[in-house]
Amino acid sequence: MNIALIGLPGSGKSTVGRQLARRLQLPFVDADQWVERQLGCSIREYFEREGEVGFRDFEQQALADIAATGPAVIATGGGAVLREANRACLREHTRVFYLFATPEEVYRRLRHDQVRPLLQVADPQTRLRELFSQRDPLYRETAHEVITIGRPSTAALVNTIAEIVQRQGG
Ligand SMILES: Nc1ncnc2c1ncn2[C@@H]1O[C@H](COP(=O)(O)OP(=O)(O)O)[C@@H](O)[C@H]1O
Ligand SMILES: O=C(O)C1=C[C@@H](OP(=O)(O)O)[C@@H](O)[C@H](O)C1
Ligand SMILES: [Mg+2]
Repeated sequence: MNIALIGLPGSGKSTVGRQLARRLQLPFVDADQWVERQLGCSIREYFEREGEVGFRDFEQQALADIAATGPAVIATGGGAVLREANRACLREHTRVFYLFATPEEVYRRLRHDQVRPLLQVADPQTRLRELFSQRDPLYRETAHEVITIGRPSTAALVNTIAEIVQRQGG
């Protein structure tokens, strides 16, 4: 079974995904790393040179390719739900977990971030609030399960998700 994690930047998709894969003894695939291998440079550099639309095309192809090669635990990029094609692909080919975090929670983690192109602005907290308003409905529409992160450790989140997967026969 493919398992995909979706949610805001900083919600822990990459961190929780890696440990969840270990726990479930599945390969771990980070869609952003997959895209960076295709691009031959960092996502931030690519955004600066070519803009967001080009990145989204690579991301869409990557998600289709990754979903077709599972089973795996897949950490998506925070904007993966923006395209209808990606939402359909994720829902059809993966069990989707939304790591629900508020913009305030992720801002605490990402306030010094220099990697994520969308957060390299004067006021990243406002940017995160905007991303949340636009995307929370899309995350909910795409998810099979919503996991409210609150303050639990990565290990506690891994336990919660692994129990749901195992209960559902994964
Ligand atoms: N459960 C957690 N508790 C505390 N910090 C976390 C947790 N999960 C992730 N982090 C931290 O938050 C930051 C963003 O995590 P990351 O996994 O890169 O998020 P995403 O892939 O969703 O953007 C990292 O510095 C990571 O160490
Ligand atoms: O929110 C977004 O649109 C993006 C989030 C990033 O992934 P994380 O959610 O892992 O930070 C990465 O895909 C890219 O910078 C765009
Ligand atoms: Mg990530």
